[in-house]
Amino acid sequence: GFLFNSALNAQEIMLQPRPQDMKVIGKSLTLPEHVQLIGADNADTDAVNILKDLFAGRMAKKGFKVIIGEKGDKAVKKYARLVPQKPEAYYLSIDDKKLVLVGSDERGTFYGMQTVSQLLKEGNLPQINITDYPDVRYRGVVEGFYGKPWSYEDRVSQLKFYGTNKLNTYIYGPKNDPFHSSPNWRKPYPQEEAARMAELVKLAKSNKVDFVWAIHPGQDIRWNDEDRELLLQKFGQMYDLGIRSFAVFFDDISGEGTDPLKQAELLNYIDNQFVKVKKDVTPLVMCPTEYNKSWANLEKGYLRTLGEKLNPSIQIMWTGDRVVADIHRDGMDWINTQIKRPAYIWWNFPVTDYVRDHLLMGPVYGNDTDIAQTMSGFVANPMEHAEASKVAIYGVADYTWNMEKYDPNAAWQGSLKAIMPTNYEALRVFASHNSDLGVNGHKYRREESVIIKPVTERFLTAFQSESAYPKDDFTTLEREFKSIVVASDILLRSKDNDLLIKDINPWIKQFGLLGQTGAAVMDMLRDLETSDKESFKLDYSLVKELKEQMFELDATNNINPWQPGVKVGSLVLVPFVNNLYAQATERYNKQFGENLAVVYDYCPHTLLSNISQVKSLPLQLKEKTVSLSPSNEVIKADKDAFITIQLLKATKLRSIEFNAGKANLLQWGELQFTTDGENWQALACEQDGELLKATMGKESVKAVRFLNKSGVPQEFYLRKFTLGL
Ligand SMILES: CCCCCN1[C@H](CO)[C@@H](O)[C@@H](O)[C@@H]1CC(=O)NC
Repeated sequence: GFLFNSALNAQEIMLQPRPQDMKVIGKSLTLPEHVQLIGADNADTDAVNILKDLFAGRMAKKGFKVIIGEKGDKAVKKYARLVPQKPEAYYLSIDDKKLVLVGSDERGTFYGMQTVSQLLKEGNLPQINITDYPDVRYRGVVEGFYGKPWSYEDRVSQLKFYGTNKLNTYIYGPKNDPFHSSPNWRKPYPQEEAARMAELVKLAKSNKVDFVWAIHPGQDIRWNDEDRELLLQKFGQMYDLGIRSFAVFFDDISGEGTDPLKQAELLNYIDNQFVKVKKDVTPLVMCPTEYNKSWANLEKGYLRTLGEKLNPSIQIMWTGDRVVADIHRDGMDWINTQIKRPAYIWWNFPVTDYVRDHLLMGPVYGNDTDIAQTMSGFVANPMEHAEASKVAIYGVADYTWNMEKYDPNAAWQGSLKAIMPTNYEALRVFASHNSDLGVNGHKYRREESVIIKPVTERFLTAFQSESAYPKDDFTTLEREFKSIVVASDILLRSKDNDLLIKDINPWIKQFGLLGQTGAAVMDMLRDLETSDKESFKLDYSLVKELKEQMFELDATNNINPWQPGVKVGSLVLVPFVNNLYAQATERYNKQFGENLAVVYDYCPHTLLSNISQVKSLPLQLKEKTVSLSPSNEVIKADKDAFITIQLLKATKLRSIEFNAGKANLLQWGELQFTTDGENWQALACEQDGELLKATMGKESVKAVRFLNKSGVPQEFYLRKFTLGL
């Protein structure tokens, strides 16, 4: 007999992803002493393994019946009609006599077992009927970013995470893997790497994940038989390692490889001569060169050509209206018409290879929730920080399984617990203040510090208007900064997830410093209130010291040529702390007739440009330099195009450097400076390779600009634009 517990009701049962249909049918049960398995020998092995783990030590010839199998298995014959006729669906019923789990296929049974694992809490199971299936066919991750590819350990952890959260797709396509991209896509993996890949493929299989191996040949492929055969050979080698799913990426390339007719011919050839011949290979996936609407050239008809020529079974990837964009109904209708099939979404979030100094650990939000039928797949391009990316990946798992019922905040909270089961509150404090990208070339932004943001704005306004600031706001802010210090210390010592803490360690340390800095600024305000000059000066110098420590940590960690450094709380907390620090110092100087330096941290200099690709790039202020962060893309500069760095005030410069990736730069461009912001004069430069170095005069410079004075459009790369202060 069972000890019946209090009846749970449906909303108390928090399952993620949320099932399509769930009904509680009685009070919850304690786990039965003896369980009799029926159908286990025919049911999906991976599902049965989970079952045996869950009921370890309770197996018996007689007892509570657990009936498991796929549609068609004898053991579950009388329940088969209750399973939806869809891939990866399952029917689960638990009452006081039996547990019945029927999958429409092996994956369905496996996913049903994931749900049973979630339902089993402190030795109790609810009495419940669940009918469930995924909204989106292909769901998961494309490891498709520039930068350091994930490690083997990262990928092992990822594949298990996907199995638990019902994601069925992992596309292997790290841009910087030499055997994925040009020119060595033609070569087999070295023995050791091949062996690791084979292990990952096996692990993927036991977690019901398609391991899709992608090739990126477009930058140097020749449209001839030799390269075509080399590509098929490489696919054959990957097949021999166990790969049963393949993709061909033509993104981020230029030249001959961008020809849509040639691309379609090659892909159809692969489809007919390899995919269709092997019989156990999933539909081919391709990434087009025009992979977002802002790059589509309808006159050239690139997309229409693919839509017309590509075999219907070939999936075509799409990032949305722009390279980095949320996915909306109108955009889906547009692309699906162009390519004559439902697009397979490549969502460029939470990828940070264009904002490498930031972490994106906020909720997944912004995609429409009524578009499941318009897409064949939805995979997220993650950060090079694999564990930290799980926050967004968990959200994508919820979103793609049951789109209508997707709840961004519930998914976000669930992800934090999944990633750090014990210290998830500390992780929540950290993640809530590390979610925006900062200023970036794609102009894609996210909310950050949502709860405290209105308090900071209200408080700063009150403080500036000399009126007394609300006491409870003061307390709220002071608590927030202290909780940041506590959270940082807890995370640094947490044993929940070593991979995560190791990987984002600099950001956690920076976060702790930010908390200390904020708390010290609040102390400065208290000192003003009590007219305690000495304490104010102490707290002022403490803040100055902490900001220098943050500067130093930023300057010595995560160094890379694109966006070096370690940014935290960059949207709300850092500007707030800076502003309040400056205001409080000004208030002190006025109140006591002193002149402590008023210091702002964020970059007080300004970028001006009439080139759209450039004008929203962030200026980086380091100790002694102001520079424009380099960009991967080709910059198209019309005649009279300019890029100007304007300094807060005229300054004698140590150096001016400009690199446009072109040796003939001075034939069409000119580096100029102004002392007054009006009159410009050419800078005498020496050129060494593609790098322009100005010979410095004695003048104090107000601004420096690069100008296209050739009278015709020019193309160049923005490799470097740096002023030495
Ligand atoms: C000029 C755009 C460069 C690349 C754009 N995206 C990502 C964002 O940076 C990057 O990870 C790269 O792999 C990817 C290319 C892409 O979006 N393909 C569909």
